[in-house]
Amino acid sequence: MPDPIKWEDGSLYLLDQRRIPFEVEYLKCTNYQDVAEAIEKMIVRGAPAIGIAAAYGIVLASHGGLPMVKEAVSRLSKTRPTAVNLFWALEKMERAATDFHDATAKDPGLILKDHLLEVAVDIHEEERRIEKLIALHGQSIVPPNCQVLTHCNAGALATGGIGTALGVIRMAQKIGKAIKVYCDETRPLLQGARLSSWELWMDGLDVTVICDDMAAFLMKKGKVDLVIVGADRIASNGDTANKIGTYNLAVLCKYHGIPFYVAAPRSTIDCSIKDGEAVPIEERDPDEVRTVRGVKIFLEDIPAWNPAFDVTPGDLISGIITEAGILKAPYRESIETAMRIDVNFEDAHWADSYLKQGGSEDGGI
Ligand SMILES: CSC[C@@H](O)[C@@H](O)C(=O)COP(=O)(O)O
Repeated sequence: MPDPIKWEDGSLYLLDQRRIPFEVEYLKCTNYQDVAEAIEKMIVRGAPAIGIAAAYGIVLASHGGLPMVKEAVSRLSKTRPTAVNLFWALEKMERAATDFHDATAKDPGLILKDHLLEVAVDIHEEERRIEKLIALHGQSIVPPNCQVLTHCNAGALATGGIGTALGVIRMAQKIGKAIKVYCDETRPLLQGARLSSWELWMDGLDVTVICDDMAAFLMKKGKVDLVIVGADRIASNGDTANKIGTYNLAVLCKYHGIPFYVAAPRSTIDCSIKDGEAVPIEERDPDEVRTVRGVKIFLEDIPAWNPAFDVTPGDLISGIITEAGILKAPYRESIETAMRIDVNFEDAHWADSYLKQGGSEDGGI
């Protein structure tokens, strides 16, 4: 599985996710403007991955000292509004640069760069460890024989680790559960059909792609025991913004009595907002709806609407799987408690041993 984000010889390399699965190509970013454009064009995408890429983008601005770091933070924070991980990572990087600047009294250049690179690598490495814990915690909700439906791509491509929702699924397979995965295609940009199915297929999972409008019938046929999705921003009451179409699935799950889980790191939780109404929902170019992989499917003169995310109310969510455990309703309380927990990363070693079983050196990821 190619790494979606690589730092090599002072440059950032981003796997161009628009071309996956047909071409595997990297874009080289040498300045923060390149990174900002890559996030906007969704060359890199997925909430944690956007945050990690932005952190490296700040490293690329460090040669200009604190003023350029601030300029980069401002530019990168205007790229995509919904995933809170972006703002979380930028805040961390800006604070690191400011503290460093205060401590070394105006000493820009290489040394600041080394310091910021360490912070960005830490963000990246910590995300990997967090996802292993999410995968372990998630096992308690995956039955031994499980037909699971997922939406969009909350996998390795979206995170730089093993993935959140797909991390739980991968781990289930590694510990010997019989897993059958359905991926919603996820119009308009087809992250489910192009990215999730590719990742899981390469890992040897039993995976089937369905069109978004087939989910209800699949559930009615008894072919879905569980739905797991990722998240872009979770409000303090558990309302969850994720890829457009997630809300549809949650409503369908309620009707069919199927558990609906969200898997996400705590960096996706935005305690500053009381509910989902406050989540800024990105609206993208209507041409993404008018076309499929560049081919027009209806007349340009006809209007199209393209909200990239929707919000699933917390009361439709069976649980939120985080590195601090599975949070249950009432979410205000469970989220508040989870945010205070000091997580023991030693447990991530258990995940390593499972992930290595039957896989390659890196656990098949
Ligand atoms: C672990 S990634 C979680 C979410 O970011 C993912 O489900 C999603 O909605 C991605 O949207 P995208 O528009 O492809 O960046």
